Amino acid sequence: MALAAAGRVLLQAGSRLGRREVVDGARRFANKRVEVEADEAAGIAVMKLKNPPVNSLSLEFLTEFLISLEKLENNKNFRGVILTSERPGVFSAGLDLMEMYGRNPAHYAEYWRAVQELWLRLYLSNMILVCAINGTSPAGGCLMALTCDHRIMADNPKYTIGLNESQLGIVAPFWFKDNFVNTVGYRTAEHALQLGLLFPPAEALKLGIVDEVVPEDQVHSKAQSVMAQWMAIPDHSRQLTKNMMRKAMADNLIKQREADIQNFVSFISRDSIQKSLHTYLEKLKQKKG
Ligand SMILES: CCCC/C=C\CC(=O)SCCNC(=O)CCNC(=O)[C@H](O)C(C)(C)COP(=O)(O)OP(=O)(O)OC[C@H]1O[C@@H](n2cnc3c(N)ncnc32)[C@H](O)[C@@H]1OP(=O)(O)O
Repeated sequence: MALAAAGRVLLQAGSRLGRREVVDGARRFANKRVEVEADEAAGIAVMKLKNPPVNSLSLEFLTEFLISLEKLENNKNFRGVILTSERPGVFSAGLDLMEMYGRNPAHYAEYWRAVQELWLRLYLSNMILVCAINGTSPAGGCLMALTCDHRIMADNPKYTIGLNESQLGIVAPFWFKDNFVNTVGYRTAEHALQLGLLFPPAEALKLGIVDEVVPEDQVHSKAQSVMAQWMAIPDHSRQLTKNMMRKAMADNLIKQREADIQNFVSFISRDSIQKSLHTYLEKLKQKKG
């Protein structure tokens, strides 16, 4: 219920967004920050994250992404989605630090609800989600990938993936941790989360963070062929199996959703945490200069 209600709010918020065109028989609809190439006949859509410069998960991005996803979910012809970045090199820089720094408690609460919604919608999606990770993917970017049914990463040692929150002086919430533990196992997760490790593709593959590593120019074609394999499985049995595997973990967040928001707001509002974020943002700036 709570999930549906929050989704409706987001849908209303974005009802004025969006443009459509038809290209090569595939429908393309786009808002500012998400581009969707939707091939209704094939039942597959490619969702490209397009929030320059680094695809950070800002509140506006989250709103637009959720609206696009909901459009696909509501059209029963779509069975699979490939998630990728419009900007090769960066899949997503994770949560938008500017949404968590120097804002007021009401803003933090609104932002966190949208982050929860993103995770719940992706994690519980009935569609097949294949992630084509064509760039670096720290923290919230990694979480998005972890919600998918299959992850393919470009074989470029410059790209990394992982949950690096502790390096920023913040803590991955329990549902990030649960999703990670269920993917890589307890010991690997404990080690990687405490150190805030980011892994290049070969190591990410070894640990099971991603399922395949392929040459950079083959990420998209590989995603298409993996999708074809998954689509050969009857939807009802795949969906029931997915739900059986995932429902308990999602329910755990749903039942603690308001408390999780309050925890986030009080944690992120602390002076010490704001200071850590400030230091990290300064480091990012210095790296440039
Ligand atoms: C209780 C709290 C729980 C929170 C849970 C989850 C937390 C997160 O997801 S926190 C986000 C963690 N993300 C990161 O640590 C990534 C930080 N960014 C980078 O390492 C690099 O930007 C990246 C490797 C992704 C890309 O490198 P470049 O292509 O070289 O770009 P720049 O570093 O020059 O960045 C360009 C521009 O973008 C700003 N930026 C980068 N990341 C973010 C972000 N996550 N949020 C907001 N803004 C971000 C960066 O500061 C630059 O800004 P300008 O200096 O104004 O150009």
